[in-house]
Amino acid sequence: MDIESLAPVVDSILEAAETRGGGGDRLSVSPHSFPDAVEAAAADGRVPVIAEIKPTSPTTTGERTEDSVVLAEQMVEGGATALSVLTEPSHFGGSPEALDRVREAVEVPVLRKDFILREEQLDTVAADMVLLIARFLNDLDRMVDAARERGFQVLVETHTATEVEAAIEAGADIVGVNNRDLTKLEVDLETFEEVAPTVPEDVLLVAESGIGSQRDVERMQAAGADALLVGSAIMDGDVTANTRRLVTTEGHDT
Ligand SMILES: O=P(O)(O)OC[C@@H](O)[C@@H](O)c1c[nH]c2ccccc12
Repeated sequence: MDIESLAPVVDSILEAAETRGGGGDRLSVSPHSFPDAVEAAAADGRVPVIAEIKPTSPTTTGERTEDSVVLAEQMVEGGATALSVLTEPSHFGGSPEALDRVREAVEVPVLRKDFILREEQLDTVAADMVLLIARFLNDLDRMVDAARERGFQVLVETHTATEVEAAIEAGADIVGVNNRDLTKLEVDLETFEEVAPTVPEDVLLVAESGIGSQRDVERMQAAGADALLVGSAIMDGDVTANTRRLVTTEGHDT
């Protein structure tokens, strides 16, 4: 992997990720279907939003200290289609235990958000879906297979057309385009607009990062997003109200 040009904090995240071990036994999960949840949301007029529990991050100040289960329930109340739970402990305040408890508490699919680099790290905690970041995985094909063998649905995160190609070659059917550039940590919604057209129609396409307003939501949907992954704009303030605002775009229908 090319880590030469990454922002220093991303180097540090990867170093920490390299030293983390895996779980014990190989997991076998029976996931709640993410594609079905997206379809159900769209059918009842909700924008399909994956709301992210991210207690802190290198690009935000402050930390949410409420229990993750409380936050999760507020997100579901606000209409979230799925949840994303950070399990990265050293830079995002996440924990595998938080994910475990959230998954017990809600019916919606739960994504494990982490920097997974090796197969054994898939066994740390069960989830309905795992994130695999194309940029960090030379053996993306094998990791996608390894995740599926355990029953996980896989969201492959990309940032460029080349990474989308690698994701499709690896058999990905759920692809995220991250608007955040990991070399500068800057967010630009144009990234999604540029990369989305390279994603085949039959792939479930998720716009990630930097989405804060209903206008951003509409912009991502106009560019082809089937679902949106939102962290900071939901975590910052009233979680239920923030989720509801993004899930209910005005002016779309009638
Ligand atoms: O807080 P934002 O800008 O709404 O972004 C959410 C999510 O996309 C972001 O947290 C993220 C995208 N890819 C990641 C990989 C690891 C950790 C975090 C992320």
